[in-house]
Parts: sequence; C-alpha cells; structure tokens
Amino acid sequence: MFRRFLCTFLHLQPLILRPKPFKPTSPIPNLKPISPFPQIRRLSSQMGDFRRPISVPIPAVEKAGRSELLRALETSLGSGFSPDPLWHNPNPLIIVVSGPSGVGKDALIKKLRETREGLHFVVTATSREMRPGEVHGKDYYFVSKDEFLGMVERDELLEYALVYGDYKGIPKQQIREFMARGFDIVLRVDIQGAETLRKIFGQSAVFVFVMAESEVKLVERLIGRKTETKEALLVRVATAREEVKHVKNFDYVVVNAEGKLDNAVKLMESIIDAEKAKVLQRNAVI
Ligand SMILES: Nc1ncnc2c1ncn2[C@@H]1O[C@H](COP(=O)(O)OP(=O)(O)OP(=O)(O)O)[C@@H](O)[C@H]1O
Repeated sequence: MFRRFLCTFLHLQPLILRPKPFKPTSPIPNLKPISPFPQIRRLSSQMGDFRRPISVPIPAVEKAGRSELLRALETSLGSGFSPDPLWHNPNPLIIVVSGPSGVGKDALIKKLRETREGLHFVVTATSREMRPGEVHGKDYYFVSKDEFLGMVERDELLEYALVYGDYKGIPKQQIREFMARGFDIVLRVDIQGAETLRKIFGQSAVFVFVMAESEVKLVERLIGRKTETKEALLVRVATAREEVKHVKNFDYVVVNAEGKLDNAVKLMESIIDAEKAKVLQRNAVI
C-alpha cells in the first residue's frame, strides 16, 4: 500500500522500484551496451539514479583502485561515465569598443593586443591621412575617398561613417574569416558607429564604453597627443561632452584613468572572461 502510494507520488511505475538486473558497462569486454541510444540511456539513468537501489557492492574508497571504483560506480548507476565535455566551447564574441575621442581606445587596444591571445582586432578602412608612426594594414587600411566609396557600393562594409571629414568603415569579410577560425573580434568605433552596430547586432555583441576619469583629464590627453589643430580640438572636446551621455546604450564601462592603462586592460580581460563563461551565450552573425 505504502509502495503504491510512493509510486503515485513520484509518478513512477511500480516496476522501477524493483532492483535492476546487473548490467555492467565498458570497460568490461564482450558486453552489449545498455541501450543503442546513448542520449536516452544517459537521461533515464540521470532521472532514476538517486532512487535506483545499489545492485553491486561498491568497494571501500581507501582500499579500491581508481578504475575499480569507477567501474563499480558505473555499474551501480547503470551507465558508463562519459568522457565528453560537459560544456561546449563558448561562441566567438564580437566586442565593440567605443568612447569619446582621446579617451584612450587605441592605447587600450594596443595593450590588449599584447596581453591577450585569440582576439582579432579588426583593421578599419579609412580615407584619412596616415599619422606619423601608423602602419598601413595594421593601424588602418588607408584608402582614397574613391576607393572607400567603391567598397560602400559593393556592400563590403558592415558600417561606415564620415568622422571629422574622413570616412571610416568596417570590412565584413575580415570579421567572417576570423570568426570562422574561432577568434573573438574587437571593433573600435566612434559613438555613432557603436549606435549603428547596436542596431545591427542588438544584444548579440558586447558593447564597451571607454571613459576618462574626468573631463579635464580627457582634454589634457587630447592636447598632449598633439595630433589636432586648435579648431579640431574644439570640435572633439565639444563632441566628447555630448558623447559621454550615450553610455547608457552600452553593456560595460571601462574607466581609463591617468597612468592606469593596465587597470583598464585588466578590466577589459575580465569582461571578456565573464562573457565567455555566460550560460546564455551571445551569438553574433554577419
Ligand atoms: N591611461 C592613460 N594615461 C595617460 N595617457 C593615456 C592613457 N590612455 C591613453 N593615453 C594617451 O592619451 C592620448 C589619446 O589616446 P588614444 O589616441 O588612444 O585615444 P583614442 O580614444 O583612440 O582617440 P581617437 O578616438 O581620437 O583616435 C594618447 O596620447 C595616449 O597615449
């Protein structure tokens, strides 16, 4: 009576409570697998494991060898232990790095490139003049305005914009190739670019906003870089003030404080690690 009540309670057939016949699994040779459908076999064993009576004695842990114990546990559970990974490899990420001009995006990316493997830093195409020290194909693909517009016409760019009078765009093919090889992709774009990419990717990419610790530090950095005319400086600083307000559209903020570039790089790495460990993975497709 009690057993019948227990079975109804557990939504089980009475048969399940009976001891199962002994069915050892590999590595004991010459025995048939328990089921021709390993998935189903594993599932049923998981569901019933804690209720199934132990049909063979398990040797004392301190006396038995590892393989003997393993075999006894397998036999008692009614299925072998799978060597397959319990969790799949994480999906390749698309990481969009943005922030106001002069905040240190390039400096951060340069350091990240030195410290972390498995990342591909997308080389943007631009129609702007090469700055001293920059390398074609490494810092940017420097192309003429006409060449750039040809790429737009052939739909070769994921996103492009006219930034301070120069075109900048992200070649699609480069991203596809590196994602197929398992690389995480880092895209460095201005705020407008990040907004466009958010529309394209939605939540399937990671958006990181790089900030300085204060407005004054940001302006000092831009002045210190000595790459802008005074007119361009004014435009960049005024724009930066507005751009900071866009932070709410991003997933993460990285404060790149004066003299603390290494901390910002570490935070970037932590963000990537956390994203890789997510149960619900992002799945960006281009
Ligand atoms: N943590 C930091 N401390 C001090 N100086 C920094 C720091 N990070 C970057 N810099 C310096 O600030 C200046 C601006 O940095 P960087 O060129 O990387 O900015 P950016 O965000 O890429 O700018 P832009 O969008 O205009 O290209 C550079 O001279 C860089 O060396």
